[in-house]
This record gives sequence, structure tokens and C-alpha cells, in this order.
Amino acid sequence: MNIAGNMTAGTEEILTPEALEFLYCLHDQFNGRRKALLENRRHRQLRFDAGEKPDFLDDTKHIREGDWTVAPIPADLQDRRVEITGPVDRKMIINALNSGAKAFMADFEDATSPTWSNMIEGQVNIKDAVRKTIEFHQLSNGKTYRLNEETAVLLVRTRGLHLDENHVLIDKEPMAGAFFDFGLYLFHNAAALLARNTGPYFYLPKLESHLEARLWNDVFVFAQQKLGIPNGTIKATMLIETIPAAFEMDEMLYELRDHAAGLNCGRWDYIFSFLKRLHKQHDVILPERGQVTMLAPFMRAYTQLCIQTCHKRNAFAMGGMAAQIPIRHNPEANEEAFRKVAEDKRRETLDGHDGTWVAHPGLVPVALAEFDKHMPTPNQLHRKREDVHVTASDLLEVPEGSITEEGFRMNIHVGVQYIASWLNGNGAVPINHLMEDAATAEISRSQVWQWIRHPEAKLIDGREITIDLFKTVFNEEMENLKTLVGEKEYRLGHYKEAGELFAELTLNDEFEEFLTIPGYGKLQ
Ligand SMILES: CC(=O)SCCNC(=O)CCNC(=O)[C@H](O)C(C)(C)COP(=O)(O)OP(=O)(O)OC[C@H]1O[C@@H](n2cnc3c(N)ncnc32)[C@H](O)[C@@H]1OP(=O)(O)O
Ligand SMILES: O=CC(=O)O
Ligand SMILES: [Mg+2]
Repeated sequence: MNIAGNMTAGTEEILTPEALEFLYCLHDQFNGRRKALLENRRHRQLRFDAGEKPDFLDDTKHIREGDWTVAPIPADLQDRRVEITGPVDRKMIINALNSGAKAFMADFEDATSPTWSNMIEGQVNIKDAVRKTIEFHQLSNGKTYRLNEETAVLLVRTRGLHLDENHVLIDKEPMAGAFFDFGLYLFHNAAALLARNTGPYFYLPKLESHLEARLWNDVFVFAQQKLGIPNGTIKATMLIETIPAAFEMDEMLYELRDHAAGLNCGRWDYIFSFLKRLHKQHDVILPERGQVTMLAPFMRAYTQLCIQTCHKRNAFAMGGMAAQIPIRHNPEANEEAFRKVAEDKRRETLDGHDGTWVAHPGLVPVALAEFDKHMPTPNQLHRKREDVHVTASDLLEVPEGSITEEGFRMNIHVGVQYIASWLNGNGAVPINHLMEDAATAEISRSQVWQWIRHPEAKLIDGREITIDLFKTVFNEEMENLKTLVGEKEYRLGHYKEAGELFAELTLNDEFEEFLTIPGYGKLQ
């Protein structure tokens, strides 16, 4: 085992010989299966490229129709009405745990750029958070941050199965980022969590099939056995944020039934996955990003099916993230942003979701108000939503809408800006008063890729969206960014590299699976 990352602060505390041995075992047992499952994704993509549409599986019909439920879910996860999410930054962890939300998802994924120091410091930070010793002193305002007496329940989201951790090589092969994040959090904290009457709770991102859920279940069983903790102690909430997963929700819960705490509607990656998996299909052109809302029929179909599926199995159906964040110094715009968040949360609670996500502490009261008003019980498992009837074609219904030049420009502008921030080690940023993270940036770059290739995609004024138009607008937007941030920040802030990556992703005829894969090569 070779640690190629430098000995950043906290490395010795986290990468102890015992922890490394545990990581080694996880890799040894499961990396081959992980790689085979990633290969399955590639094969399935070839079928989608040939025109196949996702559909419910024939050979798992008995599971969808069977009468089973997930194992009981622990007391401290029964009421998850508002969960705050955020990167594994020290101050933000403290602020999130103190925010008044019921739970906090510490995110090694969409909201975090996977630099080695972010990954190691993140582990140190959550370890201190579990033990309630976490503190942060901010020099700029002289403020010391500490945890309140009462804090949110901690959940950890690992990286997706597709990302390697290049700083840990085992037999010259990088280990999976997902197993690195999972293994270290579990190894260092399982006992401390159980001693505090909580448990090792995870969010699992970007899963595409029940076989991937089965892999995680086997990882959990193995890890619990190795650490001597009872089977079923780990609880995981799987994100339904890929289009193939929407067709396997029952099966995924079934595979993980001893460890499942629910499903979450990860709307941003879901839209990205819809674009990605069906990128060759000419009848699947989405309107510009701002028009693909939760009210689009295909998004309604997916969230309602998720609620129905979860409640049938006694698992929680979590809502997703509204992109609006507080807008300081502009009360009117702030009020409008809060109104949109409240509306989103009201729809979720009325539909039957058991809780939701917010991106900012300022939004906790907004979401709480809606859930408190419309959900007097800790959750809505009793609402079985037997009235919901969702078919495969409902899940695949392409929404109506248009593409404006502004929307086209915005995708380029926001995409490049986000990638620059990510290359600087910051995975969640406010742009134009909206939260941007890896999932939203993926939508931006995918839309541009698709529009310049499909003659069916036209600007609302009738112009074709050609490669030449992209090149012109791209150059203009790079100049606009230079003006916006200034020459120095443009140079030091990785804007040029971000632009190069965006253009590379767009102009490459092969649709890149994730922007973070080539991006990771540039992070070192
Ligand atoms: C698609 C998905 O996967 S969604 C889930 C993943 N995405 C996320 O988790 C995004 C989380 N949100 C964030 O990272 C941030 O809120 C951003 C980047 C969107 C906005 O950040 P900023 O503009 O810096 O926020 P702002 O300046 O208003 O912050 C005010 C205070 O709130 C804190 N804060 C903001 N967001 C969070 C958060 N999510 N968790 C904890 N604290 C937060 C800041 O640390 C700051 O604290 P301070 O006053 O003590 O200094
Ligand atoms: O992870 C959440 C999403 O919306 O993507
Ligand atoms: Mg996501």
C-alpha cells in the first residue's frame, strides 16, 4: 500500500496502520466488483446509445410485487424533516450541526472538491464533530465556533463509485474514493457514535442499479463483521439521482433492506443522468436548465414514485435541494428566493416526503415552517400514496420548453466558473445567487454538449446551435469572466484551465461520464 498524498495536517491521525489495514481489506474484497459494475454501466450506455430506453426489469418483478419491508430504522432518524448539507469544511460543519436542522449530511461528494487535503481534513473534522470536540477560530472576526448542546444527527455522503482516490495505491492500483471515505469514517467513529446512542449513517450517491446497492450491502456486512459491530448497525440513504435507478427503487431497497434508511430524490444529478444516459437519443432534448423544474411531469413522476416505493417498504422518502440561497443586502430578492424555497418544500411535504434538504442555515427555518405546518407527525410513512400510478413512459416524458441565447450563455458561464472553483479546491459556490455544485455544473456542460450536436435543438429565435456558435459564445464568456473577476483572479483562480476543460468536454464527441474524472487529473 502506497500513500502518494503528502503528509498534510491530520494524515497521521487518520491514516493509522490499523485504519490502513481496514482500507486494504475493503479494497481487496470489493474493488474488483466495483470495477465490474462500472463496466456494466458502460455496457448499458451502449444499449442506450443504440436507442434502448430504460425500463423496469423483468427478472426482479417478484421483488417489486413482494411483500417485504426494510429493517427498523433507529430512533434518531425517525424525524428527518429538515437536513442541511454542506462540504466537510471545519467551520461549516459546526454551523451545520448548530443550524437547528434535524440532520446534517457532511458531503465528500457533490459539494466537495476531492483534493487530498480536503479528504484528510474532512475526516479529521468529522471525527472531532462526532466527539463534540470540534472548534474553529476565525482570525478575520476573532470568533470561535463550538458545538451547541443540541446538534443535528450526522450523516456522511461518500464519493460515488466512479471516483478513484489516486493518493492511495494498493498493488499500484488506486483505491475507490467511496471506500476510502466510507472506511475511514466507519473505522474511526463507529464505536464513538454507538456510545452516543447514534450510529454510522451514510448517504450513497449516484447509484445506477440494484447490483450496486448489493455491493454496498456486502461492504457493510463485511465492515461490520470486521469491526465487531452488529449487522444492520450501518444505515444508508440511497440517492435516486440517476435515470436507471428510478426503475430499480424497490430492488435497491430490497438489496439494502437490513441497512436502508430511505431514498432521496437527488434532483440535480437526476437531470444530469437523464441527459447523459440518453445523450444520443434525438427525441430527448431538454429545455434550458432554468425551465427543468420539479413541476415538469417527468420529475413529478419520479418523486411521487419514490415516495410510494419508500412508504410501501417503511423507508423514508427524502426530498431534494432547491437551488436558491439567501441574498444578503437585497431584501426583495431575498424574499423571492425564500418564497421559492418555501414553495418547493410545501410541495414536497404535501406530496408525502418525510423530509428535505437545505443548502444554507438561513433556509432551515423556511423548510421547517413548511414541514411543521403540513407534517404534524415525525414522518409520513403512513401515507402509502396508493393513488400514484407511474409508468415507464411517465418517467421518460421529455418536458416542453425552450432554449434562449441567455440560457446557452449561462450554461457556459456558470459551468466554467464552477469548474474554476472546483479546481481551486472549493466544491460548492454561490453563482448568481444560486447554489452550484458538481451536479448542477454537470447539467450545464451536458446541455451544451447535446445542443450543439442535435439539429432538433434550436434557439428560440430559430438559430441552430452549432459548434461555431459555441466557440464564439465561449470566447465571449471567457472574456466576460475575465472582466468580472479581474485579470489577477482569472490567472490565479484556474479560469483558463477551467475553460479548457469545459471546451474539451463539450467538443469531445465521446460524452465524458463525469466532468470530475478528467477534472481530478488536473487537481493534483
Ligand atoms: C446537488 C446537491 O448535491 S445539493 C448538496 C450538496 N451541496 C451543498 O451541500 C451546498 C451547501 N451550501 C454551501 O456550500 C453554501 O451555502 C454556498 C456555497 C451555497 C453559499 O455559501 P456562502 O455564500 O459562503 O454562504 P454565506 O456567505 O451566506 O454564509 C453565511 C454563513 O452561513 C454558513 N453556511 C453557509 N452554508 C452553509 C452550510 N451548507 N452548512 C453550514 N454552514 C453554512 C457560512 O459558513 C457562514 O457562516 P459564518 O456567518 O459563521 O461565517
Ligand atoms: O445530490 C443531489 C443532487 O441533486 O444531485
Ligand atoms: Mg447529486
